[in-house]
Parts: sequence; C-alpha cells; structure tokens
Amino acid sequence: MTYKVLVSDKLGEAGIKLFEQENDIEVDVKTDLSPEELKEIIGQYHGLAVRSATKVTKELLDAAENLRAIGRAGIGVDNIDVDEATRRGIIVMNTPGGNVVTTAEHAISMMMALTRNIPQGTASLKDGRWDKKKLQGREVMNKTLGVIGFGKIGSIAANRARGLKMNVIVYDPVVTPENIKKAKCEPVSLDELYERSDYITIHVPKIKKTANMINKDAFAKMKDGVMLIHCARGGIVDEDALYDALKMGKVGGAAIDVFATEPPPEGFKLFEFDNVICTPHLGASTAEAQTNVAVDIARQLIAYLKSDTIQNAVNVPSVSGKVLEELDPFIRLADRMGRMLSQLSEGHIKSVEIDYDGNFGDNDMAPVRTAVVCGLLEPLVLDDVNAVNAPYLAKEKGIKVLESSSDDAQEFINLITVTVKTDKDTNVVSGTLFGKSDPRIVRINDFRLEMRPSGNLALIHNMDIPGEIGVIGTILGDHKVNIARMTVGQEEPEGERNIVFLRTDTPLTKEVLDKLETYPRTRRVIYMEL
Ligand SMILES: NC(=O)c1ccc[n+]([C@@H]2O[C@H](COP(=O)([O-])OP(=O)(O)OC[C@H]3O[C@@H](n4cnc5c(N)ncnc54)[C@H](O)[C@@H]3O)[C@@H](O)[C@H]2O)c1
Ligand SMILES: O=C(O)[C@H](O)COP(=O)(O)O
Repeated sequence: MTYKVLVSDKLGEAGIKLFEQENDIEVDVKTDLSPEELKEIIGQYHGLAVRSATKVTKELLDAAENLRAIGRAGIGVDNIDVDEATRRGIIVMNTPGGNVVTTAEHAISMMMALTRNIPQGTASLKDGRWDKKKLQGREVMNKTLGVIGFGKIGSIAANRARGLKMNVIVYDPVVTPENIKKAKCEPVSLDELYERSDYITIHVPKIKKTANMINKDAFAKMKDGVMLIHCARGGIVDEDALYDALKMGKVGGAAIDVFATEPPPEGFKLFEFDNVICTPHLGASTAEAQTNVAVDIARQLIAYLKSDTIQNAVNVPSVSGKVLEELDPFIRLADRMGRMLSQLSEGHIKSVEIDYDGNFGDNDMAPVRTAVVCGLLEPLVLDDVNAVNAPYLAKEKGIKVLESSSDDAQEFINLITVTVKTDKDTNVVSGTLFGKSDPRIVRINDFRLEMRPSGNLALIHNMDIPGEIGVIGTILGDHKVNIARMTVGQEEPEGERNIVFLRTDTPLTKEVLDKLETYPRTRRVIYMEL
C-alpha cells in the first residue's frame, strides 16, 4: 500500500527528505492553500503535516475521508479540531521537544529587547534620529520574573533568567513546589505572581481554561509598570484588556510573538504603542528547531502510517513499536473476544470488565483494553472504529470500561476474561495464548472449551442429549458445508446443556442457520465471522 502525505505548512527540508526516502510514501508539499483549496484535495491523503497556519477544522475533516494521522511539527495543537479528529479515529500528534530551547531563548530575547528598547532604537536610528536619552532602559538583574506555566519552555526560560541573576517566581498548578524549588525558583500563587513580578512571561498551553486568562482582572492585580512577554499561543492574553492596561500605564511594555488572529488585522490597535514590540510568531523559528520538529514529525507519521506505532499523540496513549510487538498477540485475542461478546450480547451495553490474570510482563495494557473495546463496538456502530476513537465512542455511548488484574490465572500462564453487561444480559468470555502467540478461547459463559477465534464460527446452544451432534453434522453435510473443527463445551458445574463451537470452511447461509436453529428442536445459534 502507498500512503499519501500532504505537507500544508512550511516544513524543514530534512523532514521532507525522510518522507521521500520511503518507497511506500508519496509526499506532496503544498503550502499557502486556501481552506477551499485544501478541502478539495485532502480526500486523497492518509497523513497531513502542519504547523500553525493550516486550520484543521471540522469542515476540512468532513472531506478528509482517507486521513489517518495529523502531525503537528511543533507544540500547540489549538489550530486542530482534536475532538473531531478523535471522533473520526484520526490520530493527532505533535513534537513536544524539538522547539523548546529555541522558544525559551526567544522569550528571553524579547524580555531583553523590551527592557533595553532595542527595536525602538533600531527603528529611530534608521529613521535618522539619535534618541539616546528617550530610549534609556533598565537592568533585569535582581528584578523579579514571574513565569506562568513551568513546563518544558517555562522551565528553560526560568533557568536562563536565573543566569541573568533574576529572582524567578513561578505559578503552575500541576508542577510540585519541590520541583520548582529544585530549579532555584520560588513557587507562588497566581495572585502573588501578579503582585510581585516586574516581568511576566507566559508559557501555558492554549486550552479552554487558559483562553484570555490574562484579562482585565489579571492586569488589575499586577504591579504598576510590569512588562509582559507573550510567546505562548494567541488568545491566552486578552488583547483588548492589554490595550487598556497599556493605555493606563499599568503595563509598562509588552513583547508579543503570538496573536489572537495571525497575522493580526490591518490597523491592529496594539501597534499604536511605542512600548509594544513584536515578532511574527517567530518563537520556534530557528534552523535548529525547525529541523528538529520536521524530522520528529516525519518519523512519527511514517511510523504510524506504516506500523501503527504511536508516539507523542495528543488523543491516544503513546505506545512504542517494541511494546506493540510484545502485546500484538494479546491485542489480536482481545479484539476477537470483543467481537464475540458483541455478537453474544443483547440489549444496550452498560459496562465492559477486563480481568488480566497471570503474567503479562510490565506492559501497560492500554492497547489490549482498546482492542477489546474496538472489537466490541465495531459490529455495532457505523463509524470506523480504531484505537483512537474507540475510548471516545465507548464514553459517548455511556459504556463503562473497567480493568483489574491478579497473579492467579488458574491452569493458564495468562488469561484475559472479559465480562460484558447489558440491560438484558451478562456474557463472559475468557481467552489465552497457547505458546507465545496462538490465541484460544477457553471459556464462554458457563462452558469450558478450547477454540481458535478465527474464521466462520457457529456457537450452538444445545440440550446435552444423545444424537444432537449427529443432527448438526447431518444438517451441515446436507448443505455441503465442511466442518473444519468442532469443540463441545463442558458446562460448569455439570448440567443439562452444552454448547457446540464449530469452525466451517465456508460461511453459513441463512438457510443453514435457520435449519440449525429449528430442526428438529429449537437451539440458539450465534454465527460470527472473525
Ligand atoms: N511562540 C512559539 O512559536 C511557540 C513555540 C513553541 C511552543 N509554544 C507554546 O508555548 C506554550 C508552552 O509550551 P510547553 O512546551 O512548555 O508546554 P508544556 O505542556 O511542557 O508546559 C505547559 C505548562 O503549563 C502549565 N499550565 C497549564 N495550565 C496552566 C494554568 N492555567 N496556569 C499556569 N500553568 C498552567 C502546565 O501544568 C505545564 O506545566 C504552549 O502554548 C506552546 O504551544 C509557542
Ligand atoms: O506551538 C508551537 O510549536 C509554536 O507556536 C510554533 O508554531 P509554528 O510552528 O507555527 O511556528
């Protein structure tokens, strides 16, 4: 299979080369497309590589019928409708490491440029003026820098600021005070950060909670003359509130790299202030960072398209190729168990319980859990179900997914037992591996058996009476259906019922199934193709 990848924003050459080196990947680089142009061509692509400029909206995804993966060469994914991608089973990944030093360095450069009026000095000098007196600045040594968001970039910016002998105070609700102190910074509340900072630099992700977080109320709490550095994402600072704060002199200067609308509209009102300096979203724009993120995203997209290996996904847990390889036989078993349970169960599914008994190594079983859910949902829903959207679809349908584990797998080395409860019934299937990779179903509800879960399978609930198996054999023989394998399940505790589990060489027609169900007495037949 050949996978087509579209690169729709400017991407480092080294990344493009990686795509080109793959025999089974075709890459097209088409930047600066209008939303309409992009919508027209997106249907043919399996992978899409973007930065901030491409807006991956629901409308675009509506047309992206073959798209499996969106790769963001950078960090912020607020230009991508991640929920919609998830619902459609499209993986979204970013490159969290490649541009962080570059961006922290940009924030520090912006702070220094702002405090020493470097852009203003350049402009006035080129304009023929010698504004030496007017453009006097101030030192940053011993001043207090407030860092909002102490993740990858915030912590590097704080480290560089410590090198400039600044006092660094930090607000981050997730990072522990110990970790902030270890970096020789002081953890504080957000209000305290506003009250004490001479400079504030913002390094939070753009999410619902951080949209316009630096607003009128925040500015009101800040020190008079505070200088603001904003190199995170547009929309975190309320630009109207910043305008008012600059006008009142509450904010003494702002260095802005990112804007609510990019590029900002003509006559953008923040440009009227001399003490506002700007860059056109250059935070990540160094040769080093662009090579890093381009290479990272190309590798990640190639790995996912070719081998389903997930790295740095923002909408599904990451799994390395090695772990996937180890778990692969369990994943296949789990998928089949889910499919069987889907066909055994009647009514609305309420919950799925997965028990892992015995030895599964130290692996995170998330891919196995997802495979059970995929198998369970696939026969029931219209959407394509995969590892990306399965948890989302289960949640949307109100299905609880529970897991437990124990060391005791009875006579097996490892045993997966899945119990599906609906509003009408409860069904249980257990499966294991024979050897390292040969999947077997060893229990269906009250019956112990042993059957490979693949091919054309019929599960026939009988009364345990003489001649019954002969009748089934005769019906199939009369219709020229060859039985490849037959297992009779033993009821536990021993009772009057049994189940016959058949694998046939050819699919069973409706006529055969009707006969099996009614002749000469009623049986329950569940037919599945796995
Ligand atoms: N200007 C650019 O070109 C450029 C380049 C790279 C990254 N970025 C942006 O920089 C930002 C930071 O990136 P990162 O890699 O450091 O992310 P990160 O995920 O490593 O760190 C973000 C930190 O913010 C914290 N946080 C979340 N909500 C918060 C809140 N309400 N208040 C305080 N802290 C909060 C998180 O706990 C986390 O520690 C992102 O918005 C990213 O998109 C911009
Ligand atoms: O979040 C990011 O990585 C930055 O905002 C960089 O965006 P860009 O790749 O569009 O320059």
